[in-house]
Amino acid sequence: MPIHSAQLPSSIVNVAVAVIHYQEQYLLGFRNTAQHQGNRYEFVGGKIDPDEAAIDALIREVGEEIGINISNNVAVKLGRLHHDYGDKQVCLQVYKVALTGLQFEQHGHRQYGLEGQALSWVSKSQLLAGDYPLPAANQTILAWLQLPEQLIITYPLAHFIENPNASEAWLTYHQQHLPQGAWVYVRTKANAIKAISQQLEVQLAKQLMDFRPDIDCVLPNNIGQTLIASKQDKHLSCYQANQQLKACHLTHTELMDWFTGATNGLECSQKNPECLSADQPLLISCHDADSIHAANQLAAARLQQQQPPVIGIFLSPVLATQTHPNDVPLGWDKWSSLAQIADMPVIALGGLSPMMVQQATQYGATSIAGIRQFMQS
Ligand SMILES: Nc1nc2c([nH]c(=O)n2[C@H]2C[C@H](O)[C@@H](COP(=O)(O)OP(=O)(O)OP(=O)(O)O)O2)c(=O)[nH]1
Repeated sequence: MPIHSAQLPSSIVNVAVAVIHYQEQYLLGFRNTAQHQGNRYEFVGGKIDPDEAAIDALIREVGEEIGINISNNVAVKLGRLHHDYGDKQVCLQVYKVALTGLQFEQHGHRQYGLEGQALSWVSKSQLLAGDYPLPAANQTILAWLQLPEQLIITYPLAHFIENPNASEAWLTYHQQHLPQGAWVYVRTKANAIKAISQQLEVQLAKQLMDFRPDIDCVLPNNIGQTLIASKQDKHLSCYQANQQLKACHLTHTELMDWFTGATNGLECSQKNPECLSADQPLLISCHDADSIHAANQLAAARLQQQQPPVIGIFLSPVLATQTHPNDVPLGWDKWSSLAQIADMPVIALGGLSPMMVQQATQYGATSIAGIRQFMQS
């Protein structure tokens, strides 16, 4: 069972884990029977020596185990997680490493690693489908890997307010302009328009999911919870509720309310965990170090309670945006140093275009997101 960082005993084993891939093929080793968590597949990795940086351990372990020098590859931190196996407690520091074509050509055919362990290249879909049994702690890593490289956020309803029927215009626009198969954070911000009820927000999300069964959705926490509760609703099949809804979203304010709420008597607080979806993974918006620490705490609490994990945070704004002209952008350097303290994948947001995905990766982003520049013309 995963444990909270405050309760970590000193005997915890720190492990650097490399999720090595070439395009959609992922490398797995096989742990032999004698090893802890033996007879299971694993990502390449091993113990971090005392006083060794996690990234140095990663490079060393990959070199020792499979003979690939990744010191010039970009290693994007996916996250950090604690897990108690009962007989051993581990803290996994997980990085995603994309091999170059040349590296894959040189090493991709090898069936055994330098320590005699069997190696397999498996497709991402097989890996995520659970076709290869991994240690229990790796379930969270698989959930992190579900996040796509790009996410798209819907325009708020207010964007269509000049229109005689704003909700219809919102729906028609997104029906036509969301890219095929996209992960979409469906955000209407309807509560900003007083006359519009939460019921309409739920209705719009349902209708969009109905019209576009190809898209995967992230819904605001309250909307997602309402939808799950109304799974029997004839307007939304169980299939859609289960398959299309990938995560519930918490705003920065909701996160901080949850974090500080216990002292302020708020309904959604750490003392009232039911206020957050216990059925769905979470995606959280953060803008600063305090909120990232709160997100880390929430992620640890959910692991401890064996609830679906926090699969990522949106960290914004990277650059100036048209939609939030008064917000001071973080800039890439500040953004990057904040991203390092997150215990989960970090999605770059704010003033970005899909062309900037490689640049974002260099600064530590696992994914990028946006509105206008991510829509299809
Ligand atoms: N390498 C690796 N270890 C993992 C993964 N998931 C997971 O829970 N672990 C755990 C299993 C082990 O307890 C620990 C890895 O340490 P290790 O690979 O150095 O362990 P080991 O048993 O081979 O080490 P040793 O004591 O024989 O030196 O982390 C994973 O995906 N890759």
